[in-house]
Amino acid sequence: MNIALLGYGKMGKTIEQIAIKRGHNVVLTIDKGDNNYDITKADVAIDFSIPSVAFNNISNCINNNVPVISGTTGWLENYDKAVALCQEKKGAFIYASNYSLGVNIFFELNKTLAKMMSTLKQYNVSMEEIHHTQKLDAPSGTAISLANDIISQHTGYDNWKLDENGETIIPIVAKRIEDVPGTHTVNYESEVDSITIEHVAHTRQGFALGAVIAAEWIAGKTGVFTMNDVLNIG
Ligand SMILES: NC(=O)C1=CN([C@@H]2O[C@H](COP(=O)(O)OP(=O)(O)OC[C@H]3O[C@@H](n4cnc5c(N)ncnc54)[C@H](OP(=O)(O)O)[C@@H]3O)[C@@H](O)[C@H]2O)C=CC1
Ligand SMILES: O=C(O)C1=N[C@H](C(=O)O)C[C@H](O)C1
Repeated sequence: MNIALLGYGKMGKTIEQIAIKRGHNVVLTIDKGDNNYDITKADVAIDFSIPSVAFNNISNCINNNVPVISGTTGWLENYDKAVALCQEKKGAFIYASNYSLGVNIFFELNKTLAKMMSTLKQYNVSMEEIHHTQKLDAPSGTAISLANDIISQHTGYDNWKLDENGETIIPIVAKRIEDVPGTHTVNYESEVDSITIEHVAHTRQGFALGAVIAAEWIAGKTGVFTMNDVLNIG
């Protein structure tokens, strides 16, 4: 496949290595200031850019009939608009806050645990995410997905907040430590014990491999999909 990389930073470069190893060609690499490019050279585009440009990148692909995979976080206020555009143009689009297989299994574990904990009101949930110091958004997209999944399964919570507690609020702490690829922890605390589940990414390879697998999967399809469709889980 001919792949366009929209965002050629830490993730773009890791994806390039994996895509080439899997036999694909990287025909475009786009960064800040690269405005006049022909996206139709690509069979599929993979967007790992920055929050303020992700929606434009995605729209440009959909408007030009190029399937697009986005992993950029922090732009979700425009997600519904991207879905509507994709449906109108009969395009193909996947957004995932986290493309790694491990995190997608962790998402399922988190939902199952939240459902079980819903009847045990003596436990209070809290979350922590740790990322490298260059990260632009907080909390992470993955932390937001985990919190929304808890809310969907647990009757005791209806909102999440960064650094804020409250009866029905899931508090999220975001830490920034040099070189950490991504750690997510969900903790249930009672007076007598704690239950903690955690995913630790050791490198960016897992995110990148998942994004390339999603790009391979979407070829020839039409619609708005999630990683659950790609991995056939959930
Ligand atoms: N879903 C997932 O599995 C994962 C998601 N992410 C997310 O992916 C995104 C990128 O992460 P990462 O690679 O670490 O970040 P980087 O900052 O390393 O890379 C972002 C790149 O986007 C470039 N960029 C800036 N403006 C544009 C533009 N208009 N069009 C295209 N590219 C542009 C930047 O260029 P310049 O430096 O010149 O400004 C930079 O090279 C983040 O939102 C992060 O949260 C990260 C890992 C996994
Ligand atoms: O910015 C990152 O690095 C990461 N961002 C994603 C997020 O916000 O959840 C995924 C991963 O944790 C790495």
